[in-house]
Amino acid sequence: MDLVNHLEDRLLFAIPKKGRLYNKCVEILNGSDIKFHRSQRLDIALSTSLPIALIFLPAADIPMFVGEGKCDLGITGYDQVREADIDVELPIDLEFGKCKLQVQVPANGPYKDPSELIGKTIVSSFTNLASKYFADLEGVPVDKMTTKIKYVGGSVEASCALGVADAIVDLVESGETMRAAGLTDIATVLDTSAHLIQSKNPKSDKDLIETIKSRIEGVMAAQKYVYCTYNAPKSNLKNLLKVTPGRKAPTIQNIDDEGWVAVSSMIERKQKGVILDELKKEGATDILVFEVSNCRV
Ligand SMILES: Nc1ncnc2c1ncn2[C@@H]1O[C@H](COP(=O)(O)OP(=O)(O)OP(=O)(O)O)[C@@H](O)[C@H]1O
Ligand SMILES: O=P(O)(O)OC[C@H]1O[C@H](OP(=O)(O)OP(=O)(O)O)[C@H](O)[C@@H]1O
Repeated sequence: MDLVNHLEDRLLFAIPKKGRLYNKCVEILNGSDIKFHRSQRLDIALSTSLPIALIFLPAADIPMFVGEGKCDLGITGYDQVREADIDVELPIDLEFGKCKLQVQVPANGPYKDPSELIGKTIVSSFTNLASKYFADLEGVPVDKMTTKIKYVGGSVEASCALGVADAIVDLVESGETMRAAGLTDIATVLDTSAHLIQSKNPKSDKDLIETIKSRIEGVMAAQKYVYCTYNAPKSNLKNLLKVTPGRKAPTIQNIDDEGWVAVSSMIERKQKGVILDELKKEGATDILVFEVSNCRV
């Protein structure tokens, strides 16, 4: 099928074609019931469940496609949006792809503070952000700065050992890559995570855009919360409800036992252990926790 001729009347949604963000993006699309089949080597996939075409692009190019209104929605790193310096809406922080863009120097070298790198050579894949950072440090516009910023497309961490850089500006998550390369951070330029980005002038139906956003928010909530139910003695209900106040309010139901009620409430997944300990301590019984496979919030 000639996919390119089937894009009319579809919302174009840009997704990273590979790399660190790809798998999580596919999880979000699946969770949002945006069904698609991506043929091998093809960078366009038509959704079979909604009038959407997924366009698989390099993460770095997505801000441009969305910023120029070629795609109405996209997913990419906040770092890529800032590097591209393009004006887009950032409606949802997707809270994955979390890392920091940092100034890294040889751990056994002379530099302890970024100001000591003024006039030196910095290598980065993020030359715009690095230039702005060092121009600010020098207190001059980018075209007047003395620090030299050189571009490399990957394996930035090798630049110092190879003698092409005094320092680098690169992404750090666990810090393992930099430690292995004998580097250490001396400053953070930017904190980043993946975001849903939206064109300032979307061409598609507003309702469809809102549907997609609400589904993605539902996926995020389903990942963030689990559903907890328990039996509570009426005598200590007040204290138990303090432990599980719910997103809006907990649901309380009568059960066939005078002194007890059943309580259900969404609780944060990462608080689950502490909350269950507390419920038990406060006299709750039959405490059950369920996964939320999907929701609308
Ligand atoms: N170590 C990391 N941990 C978490 N998120 C990261 C990490 N590295 C990159 N990212 C995020 O993923 C985005 C894409 O990075 P990635 O390295 O996957 O790029 P890519 O487009 O696949 O390029 P390439 O694979 O050619 O280097 C980055 O802009 C950043 O937002
Ligand atoms: O702090 P860490 O958890 O070790 O992650 C940081 C590394 O991840 C990214 O590179 P990636 O592996 O995506 O490959 P690249 O060097 O080709 O960009 C980044 O550029 C670092 O090299």
